[in-house]
Amino acid sequence: MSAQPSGSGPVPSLDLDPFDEAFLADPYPHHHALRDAGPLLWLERLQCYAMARYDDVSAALRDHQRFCSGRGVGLTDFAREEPWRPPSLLLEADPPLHDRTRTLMNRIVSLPALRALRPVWAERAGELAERLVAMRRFDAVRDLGEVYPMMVFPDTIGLRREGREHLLTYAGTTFNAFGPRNAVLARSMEQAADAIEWVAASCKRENLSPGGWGMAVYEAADRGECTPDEAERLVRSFLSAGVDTTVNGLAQMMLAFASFPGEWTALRHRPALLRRVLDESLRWDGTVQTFFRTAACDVPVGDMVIPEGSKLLLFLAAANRDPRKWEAPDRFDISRQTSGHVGFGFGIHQCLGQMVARMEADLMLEALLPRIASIRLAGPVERRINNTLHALASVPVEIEPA
Ligand SMILES: O=C(O)c1ccc(-n2ccnc2)cc1
Repeated sequence: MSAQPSGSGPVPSLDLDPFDEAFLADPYPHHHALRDAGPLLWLERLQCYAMARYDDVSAALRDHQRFCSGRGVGLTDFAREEPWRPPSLLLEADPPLHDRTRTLMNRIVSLPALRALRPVWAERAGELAERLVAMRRFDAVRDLGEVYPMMVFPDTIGLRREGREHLLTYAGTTFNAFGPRNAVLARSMEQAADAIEWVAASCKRENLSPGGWGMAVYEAADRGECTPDEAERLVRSFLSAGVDTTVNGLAQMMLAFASFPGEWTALRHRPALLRRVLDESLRWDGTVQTFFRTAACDVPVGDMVIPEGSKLLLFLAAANRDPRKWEAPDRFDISRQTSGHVGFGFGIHQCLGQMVARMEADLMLEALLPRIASIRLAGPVERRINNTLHALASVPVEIEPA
């Protein structure tokens, strides 16, 4: 466990538990105390360090050598405890291994690959938009967030058809596992046992269709760019990373518009702003709220020192609302300059799937915008508690057709 090192100036210690279910349900009021306590904090309950200000969080994300990922990006230090699953060769890897696997995956999740998918993804978005507008009232989670990604992503990976519903159950477990071994994690693991099994089997070569991104990883293995075992784990990364993020990212984006109806009107007047909407939505309320790093050496922060082996919790969502960086940070404003936000991370681990997420959001917005004059909340928002994600269970909305 990390302890206050000798030779370090005093580190402000806070008693709050950021994985407490009330905190997870509504983290933003707590972020003020985290940011105002200073550039570096000690969380007594978790026995780890923390950063919540934009400048410190973005600098730590960029500093992959001193703040490494290979010892896990959750509370568990892989140098001290067994991971719950073989570590990710992307998210939980450092250079040089990470360079090889990230290069391999970048070649698959490439702009030309996305351009080739756009017409089919656009057609699906149009079909769904027609249905949603005809409904007048729908749930941005159950009828949109949990539907559109499932219309396009499993086919893109080349997954077998039967059992795909397991992807939604499995999705949250990876993100819960980054937190402490609390009740949230225990519940999630219990509910996901079958889904974990289905996902593991689905990553095997014999269960992947030719032409999909999953098979493309095995073809990279055939070319010697990775081993077959690494290929299986890299395919698992697609399934761990590519579902709950977009499910909640799309639903959160609709919640943002329902919470700030004037922004939908603004978008209808200036459709060119469409390509920034997802980024502003993720800045305003990040799907991924936090990540850990591990100090690979003693790291000075001002007159304080983070001792080697310490876990550091980075509050991405707090950084994205830091008034030291953002004007009126609590406002969802689609005309805002969002560049630099850390909703997709920063540095070498910046989100591999960000163009996938942006394309899903852009295509849904392009399909909905001409058909909908206004959106408003039509009932209470229900959250789905997760150790890492600010996830949603229900966002009832009512639309006025254009
Ligand atoms: O390789 C994996 O298992 C994995 C990789 C990335 C994510 N991720 C985190 C935030 N957006 C995506 C989750 C899991």
